[in-house]
Amino acid sequence: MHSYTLIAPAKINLYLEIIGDRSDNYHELAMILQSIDLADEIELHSISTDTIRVHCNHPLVPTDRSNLAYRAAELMATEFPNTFAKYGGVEITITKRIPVAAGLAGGSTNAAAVLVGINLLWKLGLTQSELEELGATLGSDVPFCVAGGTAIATGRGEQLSPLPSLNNIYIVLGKYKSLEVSTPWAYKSYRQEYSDSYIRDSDNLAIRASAVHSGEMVKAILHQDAKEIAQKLHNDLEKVVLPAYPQVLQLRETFANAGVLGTMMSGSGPSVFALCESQEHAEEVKLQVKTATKNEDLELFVTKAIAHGIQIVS
Ligand SMILES: C[C@@](CO)(OP(=O)(O)O)[C@H](O)COP(=O)(O)OP(=O)(O)OC[C@H]1O[C@@H](n2ccc(N)nc2=O)[C@H](O)[C@@H]1O
Ligand SMILES: Nc1ncnc2c1ncn2[C@@H]1O[C@H](COP(=O)(O)OP(=O)(O)O)[C@@H](O)[C@H]1O
Repeated sequence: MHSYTLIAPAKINLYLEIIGDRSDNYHELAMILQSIDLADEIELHSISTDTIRVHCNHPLVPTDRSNLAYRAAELMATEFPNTFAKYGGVEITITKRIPVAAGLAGGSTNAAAVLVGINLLWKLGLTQSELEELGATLGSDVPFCVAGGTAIATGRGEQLSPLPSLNNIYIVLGKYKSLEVSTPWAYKSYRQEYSDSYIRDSDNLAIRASAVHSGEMVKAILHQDAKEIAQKLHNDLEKVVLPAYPQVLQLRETFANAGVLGTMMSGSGPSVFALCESQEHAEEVKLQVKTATKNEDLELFVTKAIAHGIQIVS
């Protein structure tokens, strides 16, 4: 095959706890990540010139080297130079459906799809864990995007322990189109304000400390209980993003007033998600929030938890 089409799902953070800072300028985390069925489509084509080309239908997504999908292809070309020379270049076409700079790992999941797709295109035969390892060099969330489903993520987010898949968890997601939050800014602000509470001992100590809190969410996931999961949602980055972006706080309150099971900002924001009792309930909440906000800038999606990461369509 000289071309592949892949589906690259977004993620939400059901749990995000910042445990401490690290010598590499990242933060030690305890997260629980969940893939959702809101997804981009990635097409990969072998081309005869030894170049990497990116096309995207979204005006805010770069198509040069700063695109994470481009960097994923470049990484594969550098790691496997002989194969790159044999197969020639690659053309990547991204159909964006995941809101950009939203805390939904849009760039990371595109990069993950390119790793999975090039592995097939160039017949490299890399395992999922080898692809995850390569992904970690591109960004902390890329390994999870390769694996997908439901997982505990520790370290800087790249160390994964899978959890049982969540079924029938319906979600409404809201994002102001014109609002973007920078991930480095969010972590830096948190560090400036909250580093007094950091654990600075060994990683082991840090992970043990975090388990005290994230364990409750793990239990809720094992029970497959949407209400219990909704009560245990947690995101430390809300502490810095909500005060700086009152629109995000307001959206969270609008969801809460619409009678959802629970609501939380995803990752570094600014998207906010809400857990609902059923698909019908999620549709009702979407309508209610749309009517209450009357804001054309607000994009709303009904989505659900899924059990997989990157999928190969053809
Ligand atoms: C906040 C989260 C939560 O899932 O997601 P998003 O909101 O970006 O989707 C992630 O931690 C983001 O992951 P990702 O976007 O892959 O981060 P990276 O590219 O590795 O890092 C971007 C920047 O975020 C900060 N960073 C990231 C991860 C981490 N554990 N500690 C950090 O301090 C660093 O400043 C880093 O330079
Ligand atoms: N393939 C990509 N898709 C989306 N954004 C990308 C991509 N490559 C690079 N970017 C840049 O990465 C930044 C973060 O976008 P994104 O990955 O969607 O958000 P987040 O890290 O919050 O999940 C954006 O400012 C965007 O310009």
